[in-house]
Amino acid sequence: MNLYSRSIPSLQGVLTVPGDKSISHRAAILGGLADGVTEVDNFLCSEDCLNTLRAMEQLGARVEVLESREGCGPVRFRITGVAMRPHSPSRPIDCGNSGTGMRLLAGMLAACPFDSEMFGDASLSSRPMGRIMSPLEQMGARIEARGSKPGCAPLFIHAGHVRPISYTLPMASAQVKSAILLAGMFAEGTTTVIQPAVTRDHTERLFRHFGVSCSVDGLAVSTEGPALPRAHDLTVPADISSAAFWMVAAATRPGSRLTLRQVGLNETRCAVISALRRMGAHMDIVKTSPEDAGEPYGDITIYGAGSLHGTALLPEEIPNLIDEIPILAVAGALSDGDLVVRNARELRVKETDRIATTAANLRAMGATVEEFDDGMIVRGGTALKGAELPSYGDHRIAMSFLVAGFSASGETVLTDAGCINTSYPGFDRDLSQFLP
Ligand SMILES: O=C(O)C1=C[C@@H](OP(=O)(O)O)[C@@H](O)[C@H](O)C1
Ligand SMILES: C=C(OP(=O)(O)O)C(=O)O
Repeated sequence: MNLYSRSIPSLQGVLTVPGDKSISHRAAILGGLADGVTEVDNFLCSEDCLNTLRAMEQLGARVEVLESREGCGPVRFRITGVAMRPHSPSRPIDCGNSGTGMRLLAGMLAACPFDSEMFGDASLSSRPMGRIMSPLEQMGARIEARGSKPGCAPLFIHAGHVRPISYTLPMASAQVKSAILLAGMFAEGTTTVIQPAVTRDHTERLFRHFGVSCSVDGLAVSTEGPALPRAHDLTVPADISSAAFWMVAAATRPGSRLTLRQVGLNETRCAVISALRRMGAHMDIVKTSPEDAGEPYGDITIYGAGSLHGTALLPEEIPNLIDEIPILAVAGALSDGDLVVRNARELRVKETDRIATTAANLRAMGATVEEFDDGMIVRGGTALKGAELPSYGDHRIAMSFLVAGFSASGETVLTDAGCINTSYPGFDRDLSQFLP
């Protein structure tokens, strides 16, 4: 599927982007493991999260659709959990394109008393799994990476029993942290993960929501097992990573005034807001969530005013805006300065090597980009020209460059844009409402 965009004067209106991908994965897993019935509202009905939900079904959870939204799909589910006794799956589990799905499920499966197998698409089969295998093996799990690339999926997980560990993460990864904490729920005693920097804390928040012990001491997160999560309804806020495309779109089109509703404002995910503000973007944020909401959310209004400026992303910000770097790079190219991205080597092991794919598409539109092992410098100040660009099968690359098309001369064509369904079903409809 190809999608098109072109230069537009400004963006006006109100938009509600779909539910948060990270929280939806975790809601499926914890709801599926819990004792009792959990209703999840505004679940992200994207391919990634539906795969995780289907995996939990294969493991014995009962999943019923309570509501579907037009043009999007099922968004409200009732999940009857297995009370920490997952069933042996009758066939290998398909994780599709999702690193989060595979790594988090691996943490849980490593502790289960049956063999299991997980596989994914070509992109997921080339992403590193050693980062979860190593700590899970230290906990006593036995995992084989059977992919053609060493350390890559398919993963074969032997029936196992896990013991608690204290583990220092070699990289700032919420997926690895969460895999260990999920395994820790099955282990007897205290499992601790020490992070090199603050990473998204949705697992910690959902643990508490489901009554699972979780304590945080600086960068160390601990849980006490064995745990029995208690079913508890929840509503997933809109995904700030999806909202980010429209934040940049509005901030870079003078005269825009766009409100994004009920966006997740968890501070471990909000660095895109600070970075855009440093670049000169004007935003009003009204927190609308109750004080005791597990995940804060609110409405963000972005105004397009003049030109954005360059900035350097701060090292500690990187894990908190990692998925927004491709769209921030587009903002950098449209600014009057340089966007400096360093300490972001993790970008090389996402759905694509996002340093390479972002740089290639920016260059194809006429921008200048200097690449480093751990990042890039995107030079602003050159007018972008429309081009035919590949998505490289990466949803964030596809959406970033359709937004770039709003500020480019001529037409921009994104080929192979079907990958957008990985995280943002309905993006094409939202896009078309701004196009002439
Ligand atoms: O835990 C999560 O839900 C995620 C963590 C991040 O990955 P890493 O943990 O590999 O940094 C992020 O890039 C991914 O989109 C979602
Ligand atoms: C990196 C991403 O997801 P995952 O690691 O779950 O594939 C993403 O959504 O940008």
